[in-house]
Amino acid sequence: MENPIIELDGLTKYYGVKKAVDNLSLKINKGEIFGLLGPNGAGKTTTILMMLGLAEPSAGQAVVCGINATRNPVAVRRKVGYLPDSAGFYDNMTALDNLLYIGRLNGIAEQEIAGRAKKTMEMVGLGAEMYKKTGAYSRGMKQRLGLADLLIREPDVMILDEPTLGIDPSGIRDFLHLIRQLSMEQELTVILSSHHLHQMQQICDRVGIFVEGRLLAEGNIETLSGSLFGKDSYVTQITVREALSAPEEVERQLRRLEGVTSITIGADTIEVSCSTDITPDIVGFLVQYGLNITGVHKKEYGLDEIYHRFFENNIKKENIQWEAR
Ligand SMILES: Nc1ncnc2c1ncn2[C@@H]1O[C@H](COP(=O)(O)OP(=O)(O)OP(=O)(O)O)[C@@H](O)[C@H]1O
Repeated sequence: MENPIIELDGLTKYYGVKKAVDNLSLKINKGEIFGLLGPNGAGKTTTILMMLGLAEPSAGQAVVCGINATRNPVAVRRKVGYLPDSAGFYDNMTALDNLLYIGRLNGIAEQEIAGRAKKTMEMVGLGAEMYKKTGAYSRGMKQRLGLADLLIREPDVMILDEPTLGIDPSGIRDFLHLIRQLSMEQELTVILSSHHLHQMQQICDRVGIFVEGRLLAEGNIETLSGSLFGKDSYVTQITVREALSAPEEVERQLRRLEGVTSITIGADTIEVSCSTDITPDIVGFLVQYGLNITGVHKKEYGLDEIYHRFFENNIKKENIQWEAR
């Protein structure tokens, strides 16, 4: 259901003659986790800065929480928490003192502030480490403290620019899990920028793929793979117990099912590509045919494959089957 909290309309930004963002129109719904995905220099940070009213669009507009970000940047920043790729804290102060300081700067009432800061530290998993100096914090802990810094201000939207940069793999997993959990618990809208496909895939409801300032595509993984892989979007792999005695016959009959585009039969495997997901029909037919099925696997295209189609196989724009913006 559409319930946009962010509406970008024809957003464009030139730096001199360089077009950093090119006519970007995009809606992000309340409560969604949206990934801005693209290689270095694609225009992700510039887009974020325009959403925050920190960079002025050359054309178009960004409306965030119902506020025009360019005309009223102060009001937008009251609603939106921004975690830049490296958040700065006072190293010689404890994490809790850093957070108290931020809370005071943001006008949180003195009688409330200590309780709220401690609760926020617990929320981001730093409860046991809040009295440590931030100078002794790891990169992952600093990013958690960065989240606490946003959360204490009770934002409606969090924008995180490359938030997992420099965190080790298990730290990344925990951090992404935390973002997902916070988004659900607090009904927060989260925008993340990244060029790490795999990470985005784990957490985002939707992603937008940016290349050279343009949003080439947006959607969930299923929609994107459907658009990109077209008629072969769904691949069902089936393993059977005994080798097929009449593979040609099986193939001929499977071809009659609506949506089947190609079939590959091995000794004890059958792989069917289809334009829609007809796995139940395929399985139903094979069972009726008398085969003993030992495994059914639906292949899902990951962002990695989608990314490779875009950036490495050099797909020509005219071959892209969704509307290029
Ligand atoms: N202040 C600026 N002045 C001039 N050019 C800029 C400025 N900021 C960004 N650019 C250029 O605009 C383009 C988009 O940059 P942007 O930082 O938005 O990309 P990005 O997708 O965030 O990349 P990264 O992942 O490296 O942060 C790049 O070509 C960049 O060199």
